[in-house]
Parts: sequence; structure tokens; C-alpha cells
Amino acid sequence: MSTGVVYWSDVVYDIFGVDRAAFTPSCTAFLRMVYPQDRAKVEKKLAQLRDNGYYEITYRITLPSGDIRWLHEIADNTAPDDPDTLVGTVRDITVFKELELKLRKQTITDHLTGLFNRRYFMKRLTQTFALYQRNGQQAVVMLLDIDHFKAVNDTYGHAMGDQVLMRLADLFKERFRQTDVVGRLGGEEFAVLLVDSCLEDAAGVAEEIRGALAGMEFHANVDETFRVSVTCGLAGFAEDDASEYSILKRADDSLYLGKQSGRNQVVVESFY
Ligand SMILES: Nc1nc2c(ncn2[C@@H]2O[C@H](COP(=O)(O)OP(=O)(O)OP(=O)(O)O)[C@@H](O)[C@H]2O)c(=O)[nH]1
Repeated sequence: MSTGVVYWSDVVYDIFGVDRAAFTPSCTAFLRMVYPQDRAKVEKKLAQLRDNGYYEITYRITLPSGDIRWLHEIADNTAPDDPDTLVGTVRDITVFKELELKLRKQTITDHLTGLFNRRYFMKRLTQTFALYQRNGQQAVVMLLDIDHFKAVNDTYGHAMGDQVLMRLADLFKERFRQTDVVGRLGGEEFAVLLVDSCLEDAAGVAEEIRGALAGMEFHANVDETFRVSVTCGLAGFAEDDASEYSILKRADDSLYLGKQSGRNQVVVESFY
């Protein structure tokens, strides 16, 4: 290690996607290929090596082709007869890592719409409420429920109903921020957690979505079209909320009021 000499086997050149004849391995050249967001983690492990004599790490590299590869590495310099030599093994775990990420995504996703599922939405709501209690960061819960959706299914069929759900989900993906948590709670009911937002702004977004959906035509067949509407209920985090469930309850009360008073509208809790 004190000499800085680095030796790679043929397999490591293959893993890093570089040509043995044109590439000289070194600590600097290696770190340059480490994915920027993982670089600090790798450097920290290398530093720890002085204390531990051993490390194990999973990180990404960027190949010269631009592709990203996941690697698992174990390194050790505890050999009593050669303490100045660091011996490491590197394994390409990209296939396993991609499968793991895919499975993890599936467990939090609603399969029909690609939005988050109820379980994940609730998890994020719980976390966001805990954060609100700690630092007061405001957030708003918006519930959206398609009006008379049963009639859509009954009149045009379940497959057409599914298309309506997917189109509405697309509208959400276009309109909400990356930081908002958009979920399908089940059936024709959706929930959005608007992080770092206020009721007034959230009501504006809900109104835009309501208007956009009301103006949208669905084609049941060549010469038959229909429209659907949505009712929205909103509630903001408040100081006297004992838990996230009381916010959900108030958003649900707003939604219920909207359904009772004609549907196709946005109801904000503080306005009634
Ligand atoms: N196409 C489709 N329909 C679904 C799905 N999940 C639930 N539904 C249907 O959604 C409908 C919900 O009906 P209701 O709860 O009576 O509500 P609604 O007809 O929208 O009436 P309001 O909410 O009061 O305006 C039922 O017919 C369910 O079968 C789904 O994944 N796809």
C-alpha cells in the first residue's frame, strides 16, 4: 500500500470495462470510475481500512460506455506476513441488485396505475407527520374520488373503467411535484401528500386537476364518448392533530361533504 502499486486481474479489467493495454489501474483512476453519489462511501471505507484492516462494501461504477454497474467488494490487509498489501475481490452484482430494486419497487407500487400503493402512502404519511411534529414543516393531504365510477364500469365495462383510472393517474404524474406522494388507496380513491405546501396552494392544484378531468373525453367506441368527474377533499396538518389519522379523517370528511353537495368539486376543510 505504501508504494501505491495496484494490480488488477483480467476479470477486474472486464468488470470495469477497460482495456488492459490502455488503462493503468491506480487508486485515483479507480475512484474516478466510482459513481459520484457512492464516492464518499468508498473513500470512508478506504480510510477505515487503517483501523480495521478489512472492509466490505457495495457501490456503483460508471463504465466508459456510460453504463452503471453494481459491485460488491471485500478487501483485507491483515495478512501477518505482508501487512503492506491490500488484497481485494470484486464481484459484479448488477443483475441481483437490479432484481432487488425491481422487487422493492413492486412492493410499494399499485400495479394498475404505477402510483404508490396504500401501504407505502401510509408509511410516508406517518414519516411526514413525525417530521411535522419535530420541525413544523407543513403538508396537506388531498383525497380524490371519481364520481359515479360504478356507473362507468356498469355502462362501458371494467376494462374501460381501468383506462379511466390509468388516465387519471397519468394526469397526476404530469401535475404533481416529484416530492409529492401520490397513491391509489384502492378502487377509485386516490390520495396525495403535498409536502411543504399550504391548503390554499393545494386547493389550486386540486381545482386544476378537477377541471382538467372534467374537460377530458373518453372514447367508449367509435361514436360514443363520455366524461367523468372527481371530488376532492383537503386537510392540512394542524397543531392539535394527535396523529396522521386525524388528518386523514378530516380530508375524508371534506370529501364526504363534496360528495353530499353535488360531487365534481374541491372541498377544503377550513372553508366550512
Ligand atoms: N375498473 C375498475 N373498477 C374498480 C376497480 N376497483 C374498484 N372498482 C369499482 O369502483 C366502483 C366504486 O363504486 P362506489 O364505491 O359505489 O362509488 P361510485 O360509483 O364512484 O360513487 P361515488 O363515489 O359516491 O360518486 C365499484 O363498481 C368497483 O367495482 C378497478 O381496479 N378497476
